[in-house]
Amino acid sequence: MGHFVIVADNFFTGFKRNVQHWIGHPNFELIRHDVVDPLMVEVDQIYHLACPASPPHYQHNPVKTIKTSMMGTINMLGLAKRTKARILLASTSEIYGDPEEHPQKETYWGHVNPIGIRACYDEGKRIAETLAYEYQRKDKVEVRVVRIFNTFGPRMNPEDGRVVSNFIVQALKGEQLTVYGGGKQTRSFQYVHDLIDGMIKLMNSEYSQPVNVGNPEEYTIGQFAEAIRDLVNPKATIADLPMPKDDPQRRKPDITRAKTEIGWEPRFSVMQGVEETVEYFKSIVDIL
Ligand SMILES: O=C(O)[C@H]1O[C@H](OP(=O)(O)OP(=O)(O)OC[C@H]2O[C@@H](n3ccc(=O)[nH]c3=O)[C@H](O)[C@@H]2O)[C@H](O)[C@@H](O)[C@@H]1O
Repeated sequence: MGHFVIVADNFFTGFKRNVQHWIGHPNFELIRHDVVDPLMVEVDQIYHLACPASPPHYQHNPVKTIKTSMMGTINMLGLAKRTKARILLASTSEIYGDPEEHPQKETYWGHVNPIGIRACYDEGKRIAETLAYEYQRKDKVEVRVVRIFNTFGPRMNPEDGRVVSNFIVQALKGEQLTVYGGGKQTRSFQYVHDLIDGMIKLMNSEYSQPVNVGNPEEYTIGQFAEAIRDLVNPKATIADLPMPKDDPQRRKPDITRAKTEIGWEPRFSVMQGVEETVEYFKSIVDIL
């Protein structure tokens, strides 16, 4: 017998069309559900991925973002406790804030503005990690914590608002690529397939400390805009817009722990991922 999968989503940022190819499969079930409310199901592994991740989306309703990370995580940890399931929490590089250590190791405690416009997400994910390790200490829940660094790929919402999809969609439409704040800040982007491999490996490993999963290939946002322009539409121009508040200036994962503890490292280069993502956005061009 294969795995039986239950997907719960409130479709705040996702779309049913992203899982359409599974609908009707005898081992697949889709529930419209918000993790802020308890979920009564029987499971043996939980991938707790809930929370809008794009800054414009999570800043749209900051209190809802906090509720999702806090109450949603309590509900999922409660479910893990009751069913004795192992739970993987999707954490984030954002828990490092605007880092003073570079590249970022899992042992770094972070540099987060607790009252800034990103705090609803950063502090939400930090309390989610705190909760996970308290349930582990006190209730013996088996937790796995993945700190995900900037991820992109096919089936992203063209309106997501994060930089990779913005630049690709803008270049395809012949619009200006919107670089914020001069583009000297850096990010390290990973292709979604690498992330998924990393999450499955971590879930099925015996390692229970947080693990960075990201691609250490680091770009300045300005360089990245030029690379996408050159690949997608050399005629597109690049605009310079203001830097959002509290925008982290450098970000790159140290992935030593992922390599040694779960035998994971990225297999895709950033540009390979970008090429496949461009093909995806071209294929949905009628809805852009
Ligand atoms: O993936 C991560 O590790 C985390 O970081 C992201 O935040 P951020 O890195 O700021 O993601 P973007 O919104 O894609 O921005 C990346 C950089 O590009 C810049 N940017 C963004 C969008 C744009 O159109 N132009 C532009 O120059 C931003 O100012 C920022 O410096 C999101 O908060 C989360 O999805 C996630 O948890």
